[in-house]
Amino acid sequence: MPHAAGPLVVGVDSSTQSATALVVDAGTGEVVARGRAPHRVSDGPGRESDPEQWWEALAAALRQCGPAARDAVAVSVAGQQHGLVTLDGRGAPVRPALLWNDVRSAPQRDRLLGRLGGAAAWAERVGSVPAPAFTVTKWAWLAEHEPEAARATTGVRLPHDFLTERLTGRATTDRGDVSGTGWWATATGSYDEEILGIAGLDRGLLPEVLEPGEPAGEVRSALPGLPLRPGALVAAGTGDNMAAALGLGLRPGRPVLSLGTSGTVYAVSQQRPADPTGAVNGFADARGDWLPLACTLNCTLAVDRVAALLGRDREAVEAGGSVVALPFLDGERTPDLPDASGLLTGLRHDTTAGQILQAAYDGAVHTLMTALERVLDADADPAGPLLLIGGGARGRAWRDTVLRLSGRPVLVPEAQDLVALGAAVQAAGLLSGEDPATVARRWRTDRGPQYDAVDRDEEAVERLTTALDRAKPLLAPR
Ligand SMILES: Nc1ncnc2c1ncn2[C@@H]1O[C@H](COP(=O)(O)OP(=O)(O)O)[C@@H](O)[C@H]1O
Ligand SMILES: O=C(CO)[C@@H](O)[C@H](O)COP(=O)(O)O
Repeated sequence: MPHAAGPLVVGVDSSTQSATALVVDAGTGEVVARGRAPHRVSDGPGRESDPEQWWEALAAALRQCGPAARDAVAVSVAGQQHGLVTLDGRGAPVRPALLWNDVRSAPQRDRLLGRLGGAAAWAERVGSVPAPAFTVTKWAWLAEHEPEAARATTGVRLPHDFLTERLTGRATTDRGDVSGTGWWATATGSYDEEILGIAGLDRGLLPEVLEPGEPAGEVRSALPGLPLRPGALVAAGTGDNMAAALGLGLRPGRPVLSLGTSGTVYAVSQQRPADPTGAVNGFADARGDWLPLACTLNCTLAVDRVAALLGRDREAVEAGGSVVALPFLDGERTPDLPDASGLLTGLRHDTTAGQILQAAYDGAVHTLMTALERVLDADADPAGPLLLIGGGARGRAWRDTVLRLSGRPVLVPEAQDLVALGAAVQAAGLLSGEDPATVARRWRTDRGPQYDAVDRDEEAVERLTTALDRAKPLLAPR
């Protein structure tokens, strides 16, 4: 282990596919140890994951960090947003968690929209028109399909709340992650009793919402198999996208594109978002500002699936041709087409497999680029670099596609695991009393190669826009 200049902190990313733990020198931002352990997500009609598995993966990732984890004096857990974790009186999951990318609650979402006066009323109140990703729609689905599970539930948590509570013994959440539930009003900064009433959820089942900079508690003693020091400070944690924003020390108006299981585009804003079209989710960030964000369900996994179907390496793309792929294998959230499936159009005799694969990348990136125009507020620099993060940022085909369809320069931070790093930033800020943005900028986490802008491929953008418009009746069967 290198000699550390400052105290050590731990940052955790409990994402859709895995848990990543980093032990970081709070003085310099140097990552002194890293561990990663996978999670399982169900396939079939829904997307579920056992929260006990997240806890085991967290412990396994920490064990991989070796003795450094036990030396850490502060810890923070960031997690995939929106997931519905239902707990019984002993703190055990009543059933597997319903994840953000489970679209079964689309009919419940439609009914909830009507009960509060429509999309615009939701946007004005909670900052977002809830997608079927939002926790409130999942609770409504559970109450309707598994009423006995809903009745057995005495605690409702988000993924990062669940893990943080296991560490501290205290039921807490933060303003960033809670802003993706649908039952926390960004207009008032509090739980919305009317929405809770409509959803049939008792306020007493929910955790306390911590203010930015407030601690969640301390690591409890007697956590067998967990190599963390009892008494280490535990920060509030937050949702994964909010954590990446912390990790980058993101300044308002700087756009981020994250390519992971989900594709997300976002920027910090100082104005509270409320987009009545539903394209932009008006989340709170973890520092007291806002994080307008658009999210797609089909990103790296969908493109990797197309590559596997074609029997090609994910980098084996070919330019040219007129094929268009709308890779909505999981249904889609942006655009709002929960019942959609994948669509291929424009095939010709001379279309190659590499062109079909390139079309899948184009389809995944195009929806994010269209959403980016709505995410950025009037103050944002329209020509500034896009920060490219997430597992896909390591792929050349992803990077080239983003350059070609955005027309912007692209900066790929050298720092990897920006969600876990953002959690570490939060833990370090809690320890020193600094603003997390100051910590991240001291750590210089946004350093990395910048790729020059190329002319936007207007022909491809036009083909995709037209195909999407024409295909909507086919993709929205309800
Ligand atoms: N070298 C690479 N090139 C392209 N894609 C990659 C590379 N390494 C990982 N990925 C993609 O990154 C994805 C995981 O990204 P990640 O941001 O860790 O996801 P999540 O946070 O949703 O669990 C995988 O699905 C894989 O397709
Ligand atoms: O639903 C959203 C954002 O609103 C997703 O971004 C989830 O937070 C999952 O993130 P990853 O596991 O793909 O990082």
